[in-house]
Amino acid sequence: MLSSINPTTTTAWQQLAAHAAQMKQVHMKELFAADANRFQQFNVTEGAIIFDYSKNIITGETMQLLQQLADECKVKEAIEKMFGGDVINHTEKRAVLHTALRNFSGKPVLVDGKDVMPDVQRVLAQMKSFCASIHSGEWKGYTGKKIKYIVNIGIGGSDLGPVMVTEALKPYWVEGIETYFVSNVDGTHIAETLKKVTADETLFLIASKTFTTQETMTNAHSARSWFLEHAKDEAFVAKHFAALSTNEKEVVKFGIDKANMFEFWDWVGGRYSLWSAIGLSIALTIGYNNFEELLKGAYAADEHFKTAAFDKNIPVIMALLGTWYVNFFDAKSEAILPYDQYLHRFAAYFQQGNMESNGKYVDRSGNKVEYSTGPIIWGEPGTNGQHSFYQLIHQGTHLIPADFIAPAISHNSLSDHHNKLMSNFFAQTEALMNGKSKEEVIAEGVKEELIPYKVFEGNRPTNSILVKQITPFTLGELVAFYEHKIFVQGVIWNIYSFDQWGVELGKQLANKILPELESDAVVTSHDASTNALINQYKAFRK
Ligand SMILES: O=P(O)(O)OC[C@H]1O[C@H](O)[C@H](O)[C@@H](O)[C@@H]1O
Repeated sequence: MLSSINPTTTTAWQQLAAHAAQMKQVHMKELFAADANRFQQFNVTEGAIIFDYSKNIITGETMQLLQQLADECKVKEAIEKMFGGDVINHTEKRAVLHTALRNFSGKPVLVDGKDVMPDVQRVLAQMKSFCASIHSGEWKGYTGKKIKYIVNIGIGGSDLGPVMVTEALKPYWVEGIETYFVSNVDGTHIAETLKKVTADETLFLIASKTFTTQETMTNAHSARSWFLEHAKDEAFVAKHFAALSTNEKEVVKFGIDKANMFEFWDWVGGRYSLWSAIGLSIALTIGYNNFEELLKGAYAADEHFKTAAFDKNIPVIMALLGTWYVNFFDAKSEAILPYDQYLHRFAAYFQQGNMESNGKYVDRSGNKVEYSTGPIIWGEPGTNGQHSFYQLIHQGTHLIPADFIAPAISHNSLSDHHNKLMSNFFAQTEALMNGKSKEEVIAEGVKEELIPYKVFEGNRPTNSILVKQITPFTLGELVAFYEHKIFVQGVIWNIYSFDQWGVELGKQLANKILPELESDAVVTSHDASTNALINQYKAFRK
């Protein structure tokens, strides 16, 4: 269990508040001018990843106070508790051990005194041999053909991670395999997907930790009916459906053979589950060895997170910088801006990662917090964002700390595309930091009345994450860094990052409304707005 410490009661918080008042008078441009070694002081290089955080509104004192905050909030102890299998997901009474899924140390990981590693390794071996039989063609569909299409049916954590990773690693796709993801209960999603595949060459992966999620079960039943329309024989389901779940009872009830179930456990949170059996779609798409590389990258990040001192610890620094802006500069959001088209779902993935983990107002003592917690996460790949929302980042009234992520080596070395892309990557953080002064605008000969519009204040904070190349290993590291950032922030904000009670109310009400939509009776059980909307909906459909 994690202790409950209100961060605002720490000495560091009080000092940071006073320090922030001073730092609001400082421009980063002056900090760079005053210190030629600023980059050296504020970057961490870990393998093929450079994390440059020098373009932040910070000094050595800021970082030292933020680290003190982490100490006073017992971040070190919390890290040990998480890796040690402590029940830190208190409201669900669960350990939080996605790190065990990528534990290559050879050391045991205990939950309730039992080593979970043999089970982890057993499922990994099952995934490996399954991938081999699908890829070799040994596993045949009901007409004797090889599996060509993988359709993963899942939502939230059972969808976003595999989608993000398979997109990010498209250059590694196994030849002859095409993968699709169906998540939305909107029938359009499955209907459009089924147009692209053939029943006798498709493997459906029903991915659901609970195996009760309405959207997933509805899509799974529709996929099954569609499959049987073609295959005509229930016996063929076994060759075309597999389940990725913690809930064996529900899997069997659905009609999936136990032999086709890939298990994981309640100590794997949905939004941290891409490393588990939920990653089967990834392994089938990029090959098991590449999936293992992804795990190894995450393991390297875990080791870094566990062992690096806080002033050299990438996830800890990311977390502290985020906290600095949320709590002392009133930043409401953070942008994740990958300069890599393959990373186009990276921000969407971490919307769930961050916002479902830290979008909470009740602290670990059950009280309402009186400070801000998790920010709104958003982002799109550069340079598309530049032609869309960067105006607001440069000249808007909100402070938006942004992470810029880019690979030095592209998987597609087309003429000068990559240098053009990267010139934008470098230019944007420089522009956001320096801005453009009135004097500079005047020197450009700009007409008097346009001068205010052409001035950029600058002083907009960014992190630059420059990696050599997006490989399975590097991606694994990157994702794990962000996961640990979220964890550290949750510890500091004194909230429970691994539950998600806030998603329940809407589900409950939807279950109540569904039968009302199916009956002819006029609905009167809600407020005036909801009643009117439901009744009009029914009228439209008559
Ligand atoms: O994997 P499942 O049990 O189907 O859950 C899928 C998703 O739905 C829930 O509503 C949770 O908010 C998510 O954290 C979860 O990832």
